Amino acid sequence: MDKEKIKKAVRDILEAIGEDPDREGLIDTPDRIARMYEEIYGGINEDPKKHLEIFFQDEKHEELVLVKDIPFYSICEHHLVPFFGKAHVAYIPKGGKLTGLSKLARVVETVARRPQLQERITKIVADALVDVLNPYGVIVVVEAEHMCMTMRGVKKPGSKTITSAVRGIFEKDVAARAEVMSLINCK
Ligand SMILES: Nc1nc2c(ncn2[C@@H]2O[C@H](COP(=O)(O)OP(=O)(O)OP(=O)(O)O)[C@@H](O)[C@H]2O)c(=O)[nH]1
Ligand SMILES: [Zn+2]
Repeated sequence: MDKEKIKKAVRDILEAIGEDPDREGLIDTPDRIARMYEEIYGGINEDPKKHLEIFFQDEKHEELVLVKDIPFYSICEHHLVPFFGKAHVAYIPKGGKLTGLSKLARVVETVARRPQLQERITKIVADALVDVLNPYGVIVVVEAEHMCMTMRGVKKPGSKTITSAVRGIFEKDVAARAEVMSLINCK
């Protein structure tokens, strides 16, 4: 990441909105933002699939695995303000291709740390699991609140957007899909 370019751009924006970038409270802001961007945009050149390469082939578990309530923070690509919420990732492993539970959360994190659309996060996470683990099925559900809909624009605080991506057997097996959805919804 080009930190010097970010610092200059932030300084330019502060000036453009009529602020004094040299006043005490703002003098270090360009540098702070450059460091923050390395963190919150750290997923831009990362392949989320890399997290899934660790399998536990010995376990012959071919039943549902669901990690739910994975918190995430992302940045809306239209307004560059945060949207955040929870992701739920479920899959049915095939041929013993189990991945570490934390790796599912790592996939979500990598994909979220980019200027994003909620739909795209949902799709990329689901497709990463399909590509690497080749499971019987995958369901990814993402629920989020978008600051661009709460602090500005239409101003609807509390509204939630829910997106889902369904792959493999869950596409046809309505009962299996409903079971996962009810597990996601049970508190
Ligand atoms: N589909 C989708 N839309 C999003 C997401 N994040 C933000 N948006 C929407 O992107 C749209 C951008 O619309 P524009 O009309 O170009 O921008 P705008 O004039 O700021 O729109 P308003 O937010 O309605 O004031 C808005 O409707 C946002 O709510 C997302 O993750 N997925
Ligand atoms: Zn937005």
